[in-house]
Amino acid sequence: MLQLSKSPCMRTPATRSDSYELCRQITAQYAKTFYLGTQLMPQAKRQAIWAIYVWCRRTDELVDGPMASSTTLETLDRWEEQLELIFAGHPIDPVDVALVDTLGRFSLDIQPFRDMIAGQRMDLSRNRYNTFDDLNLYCYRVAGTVGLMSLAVMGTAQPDLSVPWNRDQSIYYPKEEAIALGIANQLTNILRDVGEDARRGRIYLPLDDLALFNYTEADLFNGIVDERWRELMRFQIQRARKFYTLAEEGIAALHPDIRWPVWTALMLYRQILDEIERNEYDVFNQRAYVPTWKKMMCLPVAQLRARVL
Ligand SMILES: CC(C)=CCC/C(C)=C/CC/C(C)=C/CC/C(C)=C/[C@@H]1[C@@H](COP(=O)(O)OP(=O)(O)O)[C@]1(C)CC/C=C(\C)CC/C=C(\C)CCC=C(C)C
Ligand SMILES: Nc1ncnc2c1ncn2[C@@H]1O[C@H](COP(=O)(O)OP(=O)(O)OP(=O)(O)O)[C@@H](O)[C@H]1O
Ligand SMILES: [Mn+2]
Repeated sequence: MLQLSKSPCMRTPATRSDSYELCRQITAQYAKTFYLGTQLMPQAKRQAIWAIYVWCRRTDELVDGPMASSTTLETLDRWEEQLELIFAGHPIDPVDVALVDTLGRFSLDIQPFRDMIAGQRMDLSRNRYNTFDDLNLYCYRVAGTVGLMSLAVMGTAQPDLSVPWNRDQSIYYPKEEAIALGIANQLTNILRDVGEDARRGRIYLPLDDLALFNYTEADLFNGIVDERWRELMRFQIQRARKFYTLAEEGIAALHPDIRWPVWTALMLYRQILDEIERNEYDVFNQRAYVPTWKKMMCLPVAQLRARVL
């Protein structure tokens, strides 16, 4: 269902509502955390996020999914051409119909979509990052971009124009904070999946950081969990939390009807870091996940934060 169509001319007869339904089902199946967040959104925004989710997921699957071994830079060029067609109003695959509709309803810029494809090109051509700057660029491309796309759909708060001193105030657009949440999520994802990525020969943790804690690539491939590793992980977790804190500061600038879902998504994803700590940083033999009862406990807390913060 998530694969590319064979021919770029294969126009599709899917209706808008069928296409959105397909996007809803795919989101529900692939991303429990984000799907829960979207269920708290008003209908139009929720549907748009599903359409965007599916495009992002398909982009990611090109280099991360079951067909990844046949993906080349040329595949990504074709994917970018399909993206240009979508932005020109020409859907190719059934799920593109919903995205074309979404582009008509919200003012989305094509650049973050292109940037995400550039992130997948990085994934194809390298499996190490020397510095945090290198990794940060990768994280912006594959996840900060999701923040920008989501922000365009979610919208910002409107100043109360009945109050005279608000009249010439411009609306704050929390772009940096939206990118920060994407990066925080991606860093979390990287920490959770260290073992899985190592089995594919990939190390996302900056090599500079490994050296700082005297931990070698060989240690990582052997899944060594000792004090050097725990110190390294504490350092990485602290860095990810700083991005969550920056993101939190942007939520009050968002449209009120979207603050609860964003708080929820932020809290649920950040809790994966707490679970890694509970597992004493063993990300090699255990997958850190947030149990459903803890996810549910977040809902009222997130709602309260959305109201008062
Ligand atoms: C509730 C809500 C608004 C959700 C956004 C949903 C959305 C459009 C998600 C797209 C995710 C996606 C498939 C991205 C492709 C690249 C990728 C895989 C990135 C990683 C996601 C993790 O997904 P998962 O846990 O399923 O990973 P596995 O594949 O299973 O390993 C990422 C970690 C990136 C996720 C980034 C975001 C959801 C951005 C969040 C930012 C905002 C919603 C902006 C909020 C605004 C302010 C001001 C704070
Ligand atoms: N609670 C769990 N218990 C056991 N395995 C799990 C659990 N949660 C996830 N997994 C395994 O990990 C895979 C992907 O997990 P992941 O946490 O990314 O879930 P997800 O559905 O993508 O939701 P999320 O949006 O939280 O990432 C699942 O398909 C499943 O095989
Ligand atoms: Mn997942």
